[in-house]
Amino acid sequence: MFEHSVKVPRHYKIAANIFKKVSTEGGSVKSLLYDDKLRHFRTNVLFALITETIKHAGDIDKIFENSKILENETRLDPWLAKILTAELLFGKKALPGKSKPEQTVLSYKDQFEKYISDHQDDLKTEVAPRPRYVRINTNLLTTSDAIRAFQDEGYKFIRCTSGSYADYLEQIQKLTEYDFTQDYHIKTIFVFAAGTKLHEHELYLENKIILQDKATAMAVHLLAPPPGSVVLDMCAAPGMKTTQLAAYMRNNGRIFAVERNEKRYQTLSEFVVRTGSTCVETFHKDSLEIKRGDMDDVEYILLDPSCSGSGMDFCVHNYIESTRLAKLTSLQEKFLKHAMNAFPKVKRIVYSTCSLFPEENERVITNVVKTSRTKWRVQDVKELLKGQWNNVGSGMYGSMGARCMYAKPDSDFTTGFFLAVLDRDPKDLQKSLDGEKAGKKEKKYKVENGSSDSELSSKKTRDVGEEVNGVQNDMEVEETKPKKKKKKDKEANENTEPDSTNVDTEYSTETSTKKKKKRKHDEPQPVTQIIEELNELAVEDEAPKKKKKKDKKREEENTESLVGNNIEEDSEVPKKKKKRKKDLDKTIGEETELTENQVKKKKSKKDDHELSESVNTGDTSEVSEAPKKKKKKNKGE
Ligand SMILES: C[S@@+](CC[C@H](N)C(=O)[O-])C[C@H]1O[C@@H](n2cnc3c(N)ncnc32)[C@H](O)[C@@H]1O
Repeated sequence: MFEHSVKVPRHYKIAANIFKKVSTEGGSVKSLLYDDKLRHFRTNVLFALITETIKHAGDIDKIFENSKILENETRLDPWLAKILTAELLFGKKALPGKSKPEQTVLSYKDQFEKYISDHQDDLKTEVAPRPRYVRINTNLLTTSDAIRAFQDEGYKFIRCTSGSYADYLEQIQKLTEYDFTQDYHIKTIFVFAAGTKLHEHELYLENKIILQDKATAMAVHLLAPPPGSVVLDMCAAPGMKTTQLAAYMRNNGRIFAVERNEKRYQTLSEFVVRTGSTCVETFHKDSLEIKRGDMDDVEYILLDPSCSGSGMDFCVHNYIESTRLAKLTSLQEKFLKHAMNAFPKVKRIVYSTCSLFPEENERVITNVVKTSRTKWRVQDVKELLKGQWNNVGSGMYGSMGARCMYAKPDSDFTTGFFLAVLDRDPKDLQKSLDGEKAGKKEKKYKVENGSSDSELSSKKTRDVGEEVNGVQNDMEVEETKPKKKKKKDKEANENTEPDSTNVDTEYSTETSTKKKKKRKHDEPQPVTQIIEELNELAVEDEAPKKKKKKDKKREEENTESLVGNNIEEDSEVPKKKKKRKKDLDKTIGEETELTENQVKKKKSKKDDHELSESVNTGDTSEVSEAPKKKKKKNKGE
């Protein structure tokens, strides 16, 4: 019997609120959990409960539909009911309290269980757990040193990247505890078996390894700014991709990392320092307010705007309120327009979201590219990845969508992610650059010839005004060009640009591939070429010249090719390695008493880890649990 005075345990109420918020408004469970007001709660328990509910949300819907619980119990809050049901059926398998909602859900227990046993085949099979992805922060650690460090701990390095992407995907599913490999596309990303716990690893605490999902890392991989570039990260916090960019460019060049939210800006700034990302300059401001003249040298833009997050946290977002979706997409379009039009030298933009809703993805791309005054080509990502990718966008908003890529939890074993690569039409870029030069020359001419300040400032004001309206008008800039210069430019263009096709809104690359020509300085370097060069460098890292004989032997012992081998057959190896790890632990244990304490500590923190492991949200989550804080926590303990 329930008692009127008994309240629903508070953690169930909070879990229900967060579950509702994530489901209807978007955002990630972790970011809502780390909300200041909730800091005093055991976030690990809440996180487990919410993710468990999300994981089984589809099943719970069916169970509810069948039992008609929500129709019968009109006063029962549906979000709370789902949390309680998840706890009852898939979590602790009990509800401790005597509150009315708990007792109501309990009264349906038999019906629920009967439905489950009758419909086992219909109920959703769980998505395979994702591997643990680790990005090596090559600003602080080479990939070869990282491989050696893990091997020294008893992990076995397995090569499985020489076949196709499909082979690789098959093989990473077979990784067992203490195996690791390099990612197929990004050699500075290592892949460990799902559930590998690295939150307390020394390299993680030292920011030498970053726990970042592979899919999110593809944005930087495909933006591919060569070292020395000027890059703008328009929505930067917590800084996963910013710091990846810095490592990618070998800290050579300039990265402007802009973040509007103050708290997140602080996280970003700290993360940038801790990761040794010295070429990054952080800005606490609204990206949409960056005006022409502020960052004119920007050549590459990473645009990873706020989104519904429907690719994260399993698949909670079966739906989203249409008003919220409309707001999000309108902002996303605004961002993209701004990126395309406010930076005269920009030649490549990567637009990405961790959403699986085409409205935030293919539709944004199609709408903006089609109506943009500057001319852009949506690159075929599958082609850039030489066919070694599975999921592409849909054609529901036009052919551009199919050139974008999706990463999907069930087939790529990553977080859900969308990405589009946009390259500026070289002619359009040249026109913009000429306009810039001419503008500068004219200003200089006017100053030298005593033209009044007000004339100059009125020109400036016009530019700014245009940008505030979201679109910067290149044609007007061109009008300021002296006529003679125009003719000269035309001749120059004719000499340097055989690609004189009639470009429509979306320019054609067909001709540019047919008439293969020497790449001009201002054109973006082909992504594939840059990726190959950088991957070669990463591979070179693996083979340091002064390789000690001992190291070599050890590496041979711990390295095995998976291609053509069935790793399951290698049943002895994990055992051996586990023993090695045990021996290693023993040695450390003999050396210091502290280790024993640490072991206890680890045990007590088990919950914590399981939480972090159960969802790899890639971006925000792993930074918000900043290693710095962890260190502090460790000290406190
Ligand atoms: C999806 S997150 C970015 C994740 C980040 N790229 C990473 O890899 O760690 C979007 C970020 O954009 C920020 N943001 C939203 N609107 C902004 C604006 N107008 N200007 C700058 N930052 C903005 C949000 O506060 C949020 O931190």
